[in-house]
Amino acid sequence: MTFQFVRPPVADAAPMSPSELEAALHAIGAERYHNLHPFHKLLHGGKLSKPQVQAWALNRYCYQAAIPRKDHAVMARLEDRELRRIWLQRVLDHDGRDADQGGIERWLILTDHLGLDREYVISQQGALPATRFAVEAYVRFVWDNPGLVAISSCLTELFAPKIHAERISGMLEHYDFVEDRVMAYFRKRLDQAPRDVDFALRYVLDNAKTVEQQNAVLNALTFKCNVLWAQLDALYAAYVAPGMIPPGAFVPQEG
Ligand SMILES: O=C(O)c1cc(C(=O)O)c2c(n1)C(=O)C(=O)c1cc(C(=O)O)[nH]c1-2
Repeated sequence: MTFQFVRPPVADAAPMSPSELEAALHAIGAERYHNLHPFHKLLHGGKLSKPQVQAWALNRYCYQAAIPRKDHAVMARLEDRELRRIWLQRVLDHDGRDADQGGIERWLILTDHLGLDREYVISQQGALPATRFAVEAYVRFVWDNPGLVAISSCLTELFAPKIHAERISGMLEHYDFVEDRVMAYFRKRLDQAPRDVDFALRYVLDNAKTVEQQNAVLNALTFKCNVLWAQLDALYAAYVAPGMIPPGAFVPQEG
């Protein structure tokens, strides 16, 4: 049983062509991707205090930590050995291999620089409950769905490079407590995300043939937009307005 956000399949509807399906995916992003969330506008526009940026980075760590687990779950759904070999690169990008320490380490360089204690960040103890629920829902969604749908849920990355570029320039311009070196995570994603998403999009367009499959793909992307949106709603409510910090969550210290 998975969430349904898109209209249920209509029995006699004709399947979309690949270009129509691609346009429908882009339309979901244009309406629902988290670049539209007020919290991101504050973050990129230099309107947050350092403690609010700390809260964002600390919560976002939960997402970073879950991505390779999610990608292992995707691989567990894939029967095709060649597909698993390709997908494995995503896990290595985040967990690291050999000299490359990986994306999670690059994220921790950012949280270190923001003055957060590493053990505290990694423990996720200070993260908002809603962050952890949303992130875990993503891992579960992938686990509970067929490979095609699991793969589709990463398609929010179609829209990520733009937000990463905005974030690098916006945060460097507006915050004196952010420096170029600590934005390495996002610089690396500028190359990795387009490579990953080109592959995933091609796979989805080639394999989502029936109305039911296409609806499931659109549903997966909608679900994933909600995973991202819900995390920013929680950050906004706790650290912007009305400032309702749940018990046990990170409490900003000014100064
Ligand atoms: O900063 C962002 O807004 C953002 C968004 C997303 C996304 O759209 O899911 C990802 C990332 N960053 C990211 O850095 C990343 O590694 C990533 C992996 C995935 C995925 O679903 O597999 N999404 C994202």
